[in-house]
Amino acid sequence: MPESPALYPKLENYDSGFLPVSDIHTLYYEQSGNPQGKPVIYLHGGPGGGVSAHDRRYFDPEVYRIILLDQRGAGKSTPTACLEDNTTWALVSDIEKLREHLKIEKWVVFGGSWGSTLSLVYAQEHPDRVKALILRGIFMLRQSELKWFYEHGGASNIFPDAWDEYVKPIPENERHNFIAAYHKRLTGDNEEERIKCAKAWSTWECSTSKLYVDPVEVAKASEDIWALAFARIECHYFFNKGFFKTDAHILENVDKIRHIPATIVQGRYDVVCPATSAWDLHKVWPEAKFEFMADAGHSAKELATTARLVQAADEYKSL
Ligand SMILES: CNCC(=O)c1nnc(C(C)(C)C)o1
Repeated sequence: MPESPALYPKLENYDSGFLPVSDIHTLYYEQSGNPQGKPVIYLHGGPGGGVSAHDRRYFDPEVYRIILLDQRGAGKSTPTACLEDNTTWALVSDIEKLREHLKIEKWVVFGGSWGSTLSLVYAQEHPDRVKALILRGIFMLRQSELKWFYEHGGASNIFPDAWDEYVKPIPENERHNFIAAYHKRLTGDNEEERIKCAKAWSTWECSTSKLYVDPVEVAKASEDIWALAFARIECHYFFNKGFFKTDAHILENVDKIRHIPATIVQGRYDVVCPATSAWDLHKVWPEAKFEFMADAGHSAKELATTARLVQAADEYKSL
């Protein structure tokens, strides 16, 4: 797959560390770019997806102090794939703990998919700590969004071939509620069953995230450790409805962030987090810059999406 020419060059981190945030969880974070630069935090998707060196490259390293964080149970954070004390609200608290640990007053917040969910919730809880928001592939964890992608009748109509693989681990009599059926197995005692289901769940998502299936992305879903963290943590959050009290929590609290500079970038043909969520957010938040990318699916690695995300980060250099 061609790499976007818009990305800044590959770079190494100049710092990394592990931050204990509870009796159970310790989080991996790293810093790259300019140590005296303008702070930006990158919030990965999933939840459970983890960060990679690629994620440093949306930001001008001369200007930005780039901070990547593996959320609870994801990536290098420990314990891997741990669901205990792993909730949206704990992650919001972790981001604040990391900000204080790094002695940062305010930062740009960047997130796609679940990362957009967490970015929005963090900003609504701590608006005074957010200089700007850069959001991609809007996901607000509403029941309609989960139904579209994880139950039959939505994305299954666009990728019927991949869907047939996704349903295989689940017996016919449980296929009326895939999230519950997968949750039972992903949190069960049978390790072989856990790994089989983790790979099927992760392959479904990785096979549908780009207009042209990216074999590198799909291959990730066959790595036991990554697949288990991604599938277990995602399914845990979805089974618990994002730990929100109401289905439209983010939309109901948008007034808390309407003053914050923001850019929303949405793939027109995003099958994982369809455009309707981004459009719903745009209609209640007209102040945020909004753009559909005509030739893009869900992934931030779609060429047009990457270019627009880098452009947004460049635009916020002056803040
Ligand atoms: C609703 N979950 C989608 C999500 O947040 C996500 N993060 N990474 C991915 C891929 C690995 C499939 C690109 O999806």
